[in-house]
Amino acid sequence: MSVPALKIDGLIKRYGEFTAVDGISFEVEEGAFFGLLGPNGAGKTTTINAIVGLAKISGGSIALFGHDVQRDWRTARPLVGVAPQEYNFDRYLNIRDVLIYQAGYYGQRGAAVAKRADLLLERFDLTSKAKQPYTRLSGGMKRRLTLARALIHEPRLVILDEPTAGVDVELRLELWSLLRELNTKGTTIILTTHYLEEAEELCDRIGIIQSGKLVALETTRRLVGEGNLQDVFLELTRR
Ligand SMILES: Nc1ncnc2c1ncn2[C@@H]1O[C@H](COP(=O)(O)OP(=O)(O)OP(=O)(O)O)[C@@H](O)[C@H]1O
Repeated sequence: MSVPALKIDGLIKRYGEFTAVDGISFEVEEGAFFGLLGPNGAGKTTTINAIVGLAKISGGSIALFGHDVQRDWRTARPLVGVAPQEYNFDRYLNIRDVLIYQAGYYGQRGAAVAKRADLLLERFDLTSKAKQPYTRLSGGMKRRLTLARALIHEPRLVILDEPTAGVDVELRLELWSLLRELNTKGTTIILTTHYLEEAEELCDRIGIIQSGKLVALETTRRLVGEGNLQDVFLELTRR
């Protein structure tokens, strides 16, 4: 069997006395489109931050393509790209440079990176804004830039934290098709969303977190069964 893209084993994350993630374990196979769902405050973003090295792990372990994210972070970190929920772009850089600087964090520089930045800007329909700072972009453009930045260093796994929050129907459909295309070409995707129809539409497997614990881990088809994801979700996450 091949090494999973992500293997989380007994992950615990505490903030002081408070346990935000309480012993979560799951795996995501390479090539999968995985949905990480849960109500507000369940621990999704905390889990993502632990995977990408933004939050120090209190217990358990995380491996990306077989590389432990703590012991072997130099190898593990470039394997993942994250599109965070909140915008954290440098407002003094134009968006082309945002992409180029991001690649620099992974030691990638030069003409190849500039070319990749231009290709991503084109693919996400941002070429006409290349020389503008992100503050001059519309909400939908900022979402697309978030995705482009997550992809600039060509990670094998991309994690998207609510990529379609606050975008209109048309852009949502456009982002869905971009994500599907990315996945079809071989990138493993992990998505968090509060739009259950989005998870049902895109994800082949779903994990549901409630109060820092995993309460479901199933293929989307089996989880939904004859019913609908909203009913299943509400049943599993009732407080
Ligand atoms: N830096 C921090 N310090 C203390 N508590 C934190 C910190 N970050 C998150 N928490 C707490 O951890 C819990 C999980 O938060 P997290 O952001 O992971 O939830 P989430 O599932 O991503 O929620 P949402 O869907 O609202 O984004 C919450 O109770 C939150 O208040």
